[in-house]
Amino acid sequence: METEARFFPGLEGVVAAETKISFLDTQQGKIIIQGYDLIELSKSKSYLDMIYLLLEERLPNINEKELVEEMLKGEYEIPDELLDVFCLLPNGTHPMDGLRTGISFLSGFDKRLDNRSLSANKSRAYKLLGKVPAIVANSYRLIEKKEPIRPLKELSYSANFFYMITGKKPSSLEEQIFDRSLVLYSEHEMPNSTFTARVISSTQSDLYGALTGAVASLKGNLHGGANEAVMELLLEAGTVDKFEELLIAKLYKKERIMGFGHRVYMNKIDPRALMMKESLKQLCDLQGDNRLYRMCEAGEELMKREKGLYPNLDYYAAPVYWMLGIPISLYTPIFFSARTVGLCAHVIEQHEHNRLFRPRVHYVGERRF
Ligand SMILES: CC(=O)SCCNC(=O)CCNC(=O)[C@H](O)C(C)(C)COP(=O)(O)OP(=O)(O)OC[C@H]1O[C@@H](n2cnc3c(N)ncnc32)[C@H](O)[C@@H]1OP(=O)(O)O
Ligand SMILES: O=C([O-])CC(=O)C(=O)O
Repeated sequence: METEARFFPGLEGVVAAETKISFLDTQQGKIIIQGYDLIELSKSKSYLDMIYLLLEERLPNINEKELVEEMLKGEYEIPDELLDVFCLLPNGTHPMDGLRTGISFLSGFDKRLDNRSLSANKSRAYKLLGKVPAIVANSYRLIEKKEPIRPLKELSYSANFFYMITGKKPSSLEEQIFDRSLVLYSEHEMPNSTFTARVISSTQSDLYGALTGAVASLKGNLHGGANEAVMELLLEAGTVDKFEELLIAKLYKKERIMGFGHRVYMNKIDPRALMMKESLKQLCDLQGDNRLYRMCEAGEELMKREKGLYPNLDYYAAPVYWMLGIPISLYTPIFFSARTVGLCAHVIEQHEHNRLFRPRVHYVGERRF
């Protein structure tokens, strides 16, 4: 009889790829991106720097950064046919499904789809990064039967993204905080969505297909969908006391609390969450209303005390997006948009050093022979 390899449920602890892109160094408490500490990057670099770093494998100088921004601006518009498709989506379609449809639809406009060379893949990554804000904003708007919105090229990449999803130009603090959230979400080693994208690209399938699969993965509330669920929970409670009551009741019923826990840093705080917590404090202080901050802190304390669980990035990104006036159903699409660059980097790396993913199973069925 064939001997079976060991089975690790959920592939916990299994190393699935060799990569130069990123690594969660849990011993040092660092998220390493292309050799840099993500938290340090988020203090001094912008999302445009992250795009360059993840696609070109080094930080840009000022000229290179300007060139990339110009290139992205040249790709801001999406085809009219795609706007027509968004109009056909039934009312109530989740914007993540609109985004999934949008990315999938773009493949038909790529005349070099079979070309998986490094330069062809990089060029489609930049194109996609240029278009993602318009796909997110306009799929949302057209599903809601609102008029489409056009990009404002005089704004920075992040400010334009913010403008397209809120209809308002951000203040410089709002732009800085939104941009920081994109930096923090940009790349995170091998989460389910990245694994999905790499598995799909390992069949030599294309970037659009890999990212379409990744959107579906990220939508689930054990992954990116958690940020929307966190905000619903905070709103349902409304006060510190009710939030604590709600969390206790859910724990009693053995329900999972969204925004807490993480496969890799289960017993420690996600360092990215601390950065967003700081941004939440800034926004609350500015608006003279600390209710959300106090609720989040109380929830954090309660979960540490009751379950030994700590917040992940989604827990603090959600109230930050709320304070920035962003519609809740766009929180996960924003996470995906920020992650687009990390995903593209992984698809490129997979295509450059490919071996088909094809694991085995631990068979627990019968043998009827
Ligand atoms: C940016 C991101 O995408 S981060 C992830 C966002 N997702 C969430 O916030 C959803 C809530 N969190 C969770 O469901 C989990 O912590 C996950 C899915 C992120 C990681 O889960 P896993 O690594 O598979 O751990 P697993 O599900 O085995 O949990 C281990 C134990 O901790 C408990 N646990 C883990 N997270 C939570 C939580 N958020 N609330 C309550 N209990 C939890 C589980 O119930 C389980 O308890 P048990 O051993 O008594 O059954
Ligand atoms: O790493 C994970 O499993 C999930 C996560 O935090 C992310 O994708 O940012």
